[in-house]
Amino acid sequence: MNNGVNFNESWLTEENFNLPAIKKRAGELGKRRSVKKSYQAAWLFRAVTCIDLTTLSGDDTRSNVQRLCHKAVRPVRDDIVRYFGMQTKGIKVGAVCVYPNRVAECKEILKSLNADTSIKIASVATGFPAGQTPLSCRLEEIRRAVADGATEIDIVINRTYALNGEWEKVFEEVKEMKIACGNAHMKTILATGELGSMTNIYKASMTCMMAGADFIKTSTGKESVNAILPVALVMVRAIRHYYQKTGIKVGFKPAGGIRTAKDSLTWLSLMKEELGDEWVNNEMFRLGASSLLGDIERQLFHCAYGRYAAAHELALA
Ligand SMILES: O=C[C@H](O)COP(=O)(O)O
Repeated sequence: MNNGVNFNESWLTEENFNLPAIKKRAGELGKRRSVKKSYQAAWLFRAVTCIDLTTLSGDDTRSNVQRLCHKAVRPVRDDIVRYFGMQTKGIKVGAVCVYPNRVAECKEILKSLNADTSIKIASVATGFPAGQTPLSCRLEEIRRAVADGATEIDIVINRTYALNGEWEKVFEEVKEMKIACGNAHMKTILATGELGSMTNIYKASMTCMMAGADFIKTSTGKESVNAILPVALVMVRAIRHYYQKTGIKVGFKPAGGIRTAKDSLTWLSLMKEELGDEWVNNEMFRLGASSLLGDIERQLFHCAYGRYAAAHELALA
């Protein structure tokens, strides 16, 4: 857990960004030849355990939350898990991620499935996705989600303050949100697609970590540009700098538009190459995604059986 540090404006201004170099590096990551065969399956299973399995829709009901929880507990078909000898590894997703109104039923459903507590219940809060409600309402939303059973809270930062360059105000709000989270882990969503520049993305990352973010997260999934690699490179660089300054490890969560197994491998390799093996697990890395798991399960089926599954063979995907 990151308890944060005092606001230090000088930490925001130490970095310069060479945009062409960042884009070149991001391009290399995306085009890399992917790992093959059993190594690929192992990495895909790792990706599964890092997923925040998400539903964030206006038409969410108990029935799709129920389905989400079933998938969270048993994300990959048993025969595929057995084929790779993973049946004793307890393969589950990292968390389910829902709106605050759905937290209580998530808790109840996971309990009814005898899910162990390693599946976290994450809830977006603070006027997600825009954050345009009074601070008192945003803080109350966090407290209620935690009271209902959320063990992780994904907050959104105040983009108005960020775009005005009022970083200390961003810091103060996020700090209050951290207090409202209590023992729940706090992920801070930067909504990078709305921040305007790499410099702002770096400053927002650093400000949130100083204020106590346990994870920094790219996007809500509702912006027009969501999780992209160049932005991720800037954010993980901020994580590395914060670690060098404080000795505190903060996690990273790309979210929004991550749909394919190949994407998930690219994100994992970014973590491994930029931050090292200690960041390639679900304590330090999550993939926020509503429709990624199906493609990973399809690829694992292919790794196991050498053909793609017919739709009826992965009915819950
Ligand atoms: O936090 C997670 C995102 O809202 C998921 O976005 P997605 O639906 O594009 O996967």
